[in-house]
Amino acid sequence: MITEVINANEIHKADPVFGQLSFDDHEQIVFCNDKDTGLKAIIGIHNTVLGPALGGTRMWNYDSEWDALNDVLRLSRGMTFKSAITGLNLGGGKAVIIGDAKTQKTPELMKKFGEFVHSLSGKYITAEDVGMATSDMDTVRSVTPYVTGISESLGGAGNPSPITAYGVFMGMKAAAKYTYGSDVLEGKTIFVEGIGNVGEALVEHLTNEGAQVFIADISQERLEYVRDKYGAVIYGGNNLYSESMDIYAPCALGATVNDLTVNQINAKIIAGAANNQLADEQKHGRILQERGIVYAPDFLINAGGIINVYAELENYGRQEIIRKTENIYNTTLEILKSAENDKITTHQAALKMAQQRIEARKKENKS
Ligand SMILES: NC(=O)c1ccc[n+]([C@@H]2O[C@H](COP(=O)([O-])OP(=O)(O)OC[C@H]3O[C@@H](n4cnc5c(N)ncnc54)[C@H](O)[C@@H]3O)[C@@H](O)[C@H]2O)c1
Repeated sequence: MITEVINANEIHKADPVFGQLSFDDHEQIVFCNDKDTGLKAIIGIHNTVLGPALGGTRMWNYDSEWDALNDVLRLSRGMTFKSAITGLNLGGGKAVIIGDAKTQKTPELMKKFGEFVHSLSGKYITAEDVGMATSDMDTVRSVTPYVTGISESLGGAGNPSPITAYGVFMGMKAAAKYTYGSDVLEGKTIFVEGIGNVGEALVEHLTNEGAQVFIADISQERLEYVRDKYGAVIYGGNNLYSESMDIYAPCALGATVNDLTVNQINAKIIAGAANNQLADEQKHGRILQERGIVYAPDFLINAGGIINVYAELENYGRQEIIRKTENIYNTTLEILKSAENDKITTHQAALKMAQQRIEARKKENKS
């Protein structure tokens, strides 16, 4: 899963780290290597102005180390803005482990990874991402306290996906309010691409509200399961993007809004859970704006998961998690309106709000 903004061929090989587009002022990058366990990992710490850099660990069989580096840099940068715009006192970080999670992940490898995390003394706090389970975080917890997303029995906040889905639902409703004047999704045609942990929970909210939900996934088993459970319709065509719809919800991989799809997308709104949905933030954000498609920025509306794990650090309960997640509705509306007023893309408006919070804290810290 490469959430690429630049394709690997364009990576500036003469300046492999600091010169990369996705480097974007990272504070620290840690390369972790252990021959005995086969661990090869990269930890990206983008920014710690607001607090420790928190972000999940992804294990993926990358085609190249360049791809892994690009992925971790993109993802950790995204975490900085996600936490900033959500009002959390967290910085942005992320880790990738290079390898096949199904065949190469062992408790020894996870423990070794945990030791590297521990060596950063809390500057980076990990959690789960693609290829990781709660049980892996429990293994990491056996060697370091700098981990979230652990089992409830160990004091963790449990599976973040339902909260992430609820936040996406809130962001989607706000985008509907902005677009149609009402946030009621009943009767709206919504395509959910990717019905994994988050996608399924989103489908449940949408079908409960009476939306007409189409689902797409590479797993036929998942499709049939979600169809039977919630009454969603399995999409049978071969080009989802060109179908006429009210809302497109990308909940699988990143970069599905790209050069190939951006001019085909036939939706009024894009609102989904996937990280880094725009392959090129500036270019594709601008094309969506020109085409009158309302894009609810991914890092804003998929923040439910980080709100959930932040509870483990701050010791707040379920009620506060829900309150913070519901606030995604207000922030989304504010961003969509400010983008319109400032004549900038919604992605730029969201970045601006996040950056303003970071800059304000920097000033406070100096004075
Ligand atoms: N889990 C969270 O709390 C959380 C938080 C923030 C962001 N996200 C992002 O949301 C997305 C979904 O997360 P998840 O936890 O549900 O992951 P998941 O692995 O449970 O689900 C992903 C689903 O997408 C499907 N898929 C993969 N490739 C596809 C393709 N080309 N077309 C259609 N379907 C495809 C998979 O079969 C799977 O069912 C990811 O991009 C993740 O980074 C998740």
